[in-house]
Order: sequence, then structure tokens, then C-alpha cells
Amino acid sequence: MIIGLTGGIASGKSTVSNLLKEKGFAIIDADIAARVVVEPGQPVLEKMIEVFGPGIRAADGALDRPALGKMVFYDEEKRKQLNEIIHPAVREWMMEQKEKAIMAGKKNIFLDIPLLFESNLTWMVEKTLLVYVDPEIQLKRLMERNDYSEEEAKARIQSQMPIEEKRAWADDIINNNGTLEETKNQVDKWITRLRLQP
Ligand SMILES: CC(C)(COP(=O)(O)OP(=O)(O)OC[C@H]1O[C@@H](n2cnc3c(N)ncnc32)[C@H](O)[C@@H]1O)[C@@H](O)C(=O)NCCC(=O)NCCS
Ligand SMILES: Nc1ncnc2c1ncn2[C@@H]1O[C@H](COP(=O)(O)OP(=O)(O)OP(=O)(O)O)[C@@H](O)[C@H]1O
Repeated sequence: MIIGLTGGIASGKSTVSNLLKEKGFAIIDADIAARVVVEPGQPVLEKMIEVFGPGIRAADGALDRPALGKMVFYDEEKRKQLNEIIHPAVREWMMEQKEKAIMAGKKNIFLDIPLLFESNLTWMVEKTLLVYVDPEIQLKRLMERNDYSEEEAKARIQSQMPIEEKRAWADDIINNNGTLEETKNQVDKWITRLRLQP
């Protein structure tokens, strides 16, 4: 089965995907894909510089991620432009990795896609698992993890579908409000209930 793992920014997707990885499940991460396809020399990076200007190229030639973030998380039009440039390559990379995981004999494969619902990508998966946190906890964890001001964190959260709305779309939900131990227990129970094997 192909399972879509999703959630809001800083809701705990990586935390849950690490638990799944420890159990041997294959995880294909859209955030990693979005880094691979913009490595220096990649056509996606050149297209981004054409559209957003040379200011988004760092001194070492790599993408200046904070500079691009400052543009796209405060401007919906620019964000749409970025998504149109980068998402096809992200999807292609993910599909290649999925094929590799199938060839390697993996039975259940997780696609970790933050924008699974926003980008209408549920057709790519057979089941969806949402990592949920209350919005106040999400804001607090994001500010702490990235050392963002409240304004910077809110700009990113508001670039996505409200996490409360995502609940209605998800098949299953892991509530990550509590301790890591509590989250781990929910993940274990969910795997047992679905009788999932890596
Ligand atoms: C703008 C960029 C350079 C900022 O990089 P930065 O290192 O600060 O953040 P990172 O890539 O680690 O993303 C962190 C989180 O931000 C959120 N996020 C990223 N891009 C977007 C977007 N276009 N719209 C809404 N939320 C987004 C996701 O929840 C993601 O997990 C980067 O996020 C990017 O290239 N985004 C476009 C690709 C994309 O849509 N990625 C999300 C999954 S496909
Ligand atoms: N149950 C928890 N208790 C306390 N802190 C947590 C818990 N789960 C996650 N965190 C912390 O919250 C932050 C966000 O978690 P994580 O990085 O897993 O989220 P994410 O959804 O993968 O984020 P992104 O969308 O940016 O990729 C991290 O600093 C993580 O250590």
C-alpha cells in the first residue's frame, strides 16, 4: 500500500516518519525531493533564478533558501509561481524513489508530503495519515525549532490549509500534542490495527 503522510508545518511529520523508518518502512520525503531538484546545475534552480532574480543564489552557487522563503511565504502569487516550477520535478523524483522501494521489496511505502491536500495529490496514495497538533502548539514548536519570530512562523502556517481543516480530509490521525512517548504509542497501535509490515 502507498500511504500519504501529511500534516502542517512543524506538526511532527519527521518525528513520525523517523519512528516508521526505525521499523523498516520506506519513507519518501517531499522536503528532501525539493532539495535534490534544486541542487546547483539543475534546470529547476536556473528557472527559479530567471523568475525570482539572482538574489536567491547564495555565494556558493546553491539556492539561498532563507532569501527565497522571505519572498514566497509573504506573497501568494510568488508562492504559486514557485510551486509551478518545482512541484513537477518533486513529483517525478518521488515516483522514481517509490519505484525503487517497490523493486527493493517494500510492501508499504509512505510518501511524506506536507502539501498533500493543498495540491490535490491524494490520487497518488491509497490512504492518508495526518499528524495533527493544536495550532497553538504548532506555532510554539515552529518558533522554537527554527528560531522564527511569531510573524515569520505565522506567515508559513498561513501558507497552508489550516490544520483543523486537514482533519476532515484524513483517513487516520496521529495526535502529536502530547509527549513523544504518547505519539510513539499511537503509531504502534495504528500499525498493529492495519497489520502493516515494511
Ligand atoms: C521556500 C523554500 C526554499 C524555503 O526553504 P526552508 O529550508 O526554509 O524550508 P523547508 O524546505 O525545509 O520547508 C519547511 C516546511 O515549509 C512548508 N513549505 C515549504 N514550501 C511550501 C509551499 N510552497 N507552500 C506551503 N508550505 C510550504 C512545508 O511544511 C515544509 O515542510 C522551500 O520550502 C521550497 O523550496 N519550497 C517549495 C517546495 C515545496 O513546496 N516544498 C514542500 C513540499 S513539496
Ligand atoms: N511530541 C512532541 N513533543 C515535543 N516536541 C515535539 C514533539 N513532536 C515534535 N516535536 C518538535 O517539534 C518540532 C517539529 O517537529 P517535526 O520537525 O517532526 O515536524 P515536521 O512536521 O516534520 O516539520 P516540517 O513541516 O517543517 O517538515 C521539532 O523541533 C520537534 O523536535
